[in-house]
Amino acid sequence: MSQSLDELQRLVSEQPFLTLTDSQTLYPNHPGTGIDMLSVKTELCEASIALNGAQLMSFTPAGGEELLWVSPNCQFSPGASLRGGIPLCLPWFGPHPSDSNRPNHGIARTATWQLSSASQNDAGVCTLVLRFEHQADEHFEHNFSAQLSLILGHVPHLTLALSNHSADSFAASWVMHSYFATGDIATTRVEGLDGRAYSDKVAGGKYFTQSGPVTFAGEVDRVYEDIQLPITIEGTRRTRVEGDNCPSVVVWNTGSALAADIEDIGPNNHAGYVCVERGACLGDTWRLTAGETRQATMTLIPE
Ligand SMILES: O=P(O)(O)OC[C@H]1O[C@H](O)[C@H](O)[C@@H](O)[C@@H]1O
Repeated sequence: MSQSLDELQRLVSEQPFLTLTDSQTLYPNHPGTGIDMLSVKTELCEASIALNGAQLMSFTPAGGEELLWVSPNCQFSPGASLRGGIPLCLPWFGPHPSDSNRPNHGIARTATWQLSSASQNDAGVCTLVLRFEHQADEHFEHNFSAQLSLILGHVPHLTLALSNHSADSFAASWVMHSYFATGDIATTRVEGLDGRAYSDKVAGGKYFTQSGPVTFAGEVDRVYEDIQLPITIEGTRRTRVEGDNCPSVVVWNTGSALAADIEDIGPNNHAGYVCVERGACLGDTWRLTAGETRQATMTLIPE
């Protein structure tokens, strides 16, 4: 059941740090018919969140720089996949495992999530809890819910909980698909994966071994499994990407040729972002038994 505007406005109006706004106000030059957004302003950070997909679109720590990238061609329309910020891909990552007609990256990133609570503690850290409920249908045959807790202080923590509300177990692969702003992809490196095996999606999923940092001379689309240590992005700035219960790491940049072919990226715009995603996919895919809830947290730390 979707949330009424009255209920949303009531929750927002109770919190001085929170405003209900829209994409046309926050992103006036972007295409699209406009969507509802939440805006957070505290003494520790500023952030914006799209209810479409429960997507953290921007996060700036007080006195710091914007951490996330939003494509200048991101299409802000209801039900769109928003190109930037942190889309949530679930309950499957990438193409559906057995039916290519189903949407890439699952059903949650294009759905409208509900704000279920908003609060702020004495230290100024605020928490927004967003929920998505799914009743079994032709797109996904199991009842489940997803809950995202955005804990926004000097750094953002994202805790995702998936609950199986059906009578059978099911496989769920997922990622928090972060688009980081990086000054120039050509000089960006991703550290922490040296010596690890990866599935190279550019080479049809074949496995190779990472040697040194990941660098970006063209299209890069790699999945690393069973990664327990933090990953660091070294670009014009340094950002640590920590995961708790997020064993998979996906590293993605289109490179120049593919960027030009993707309408909501566009020529040369690949240079401004790197995706370093944390989650559980391929061999790390979760199996949720009937009634089970599992959760995972990703934390982004500008250094
Ligand atoms: O274009 P999208 O459906 O948003 O997917 C964008 C990208 O997401 C991930 O990083 C995948 O590994 C890529 O293969 C995919 O191209």
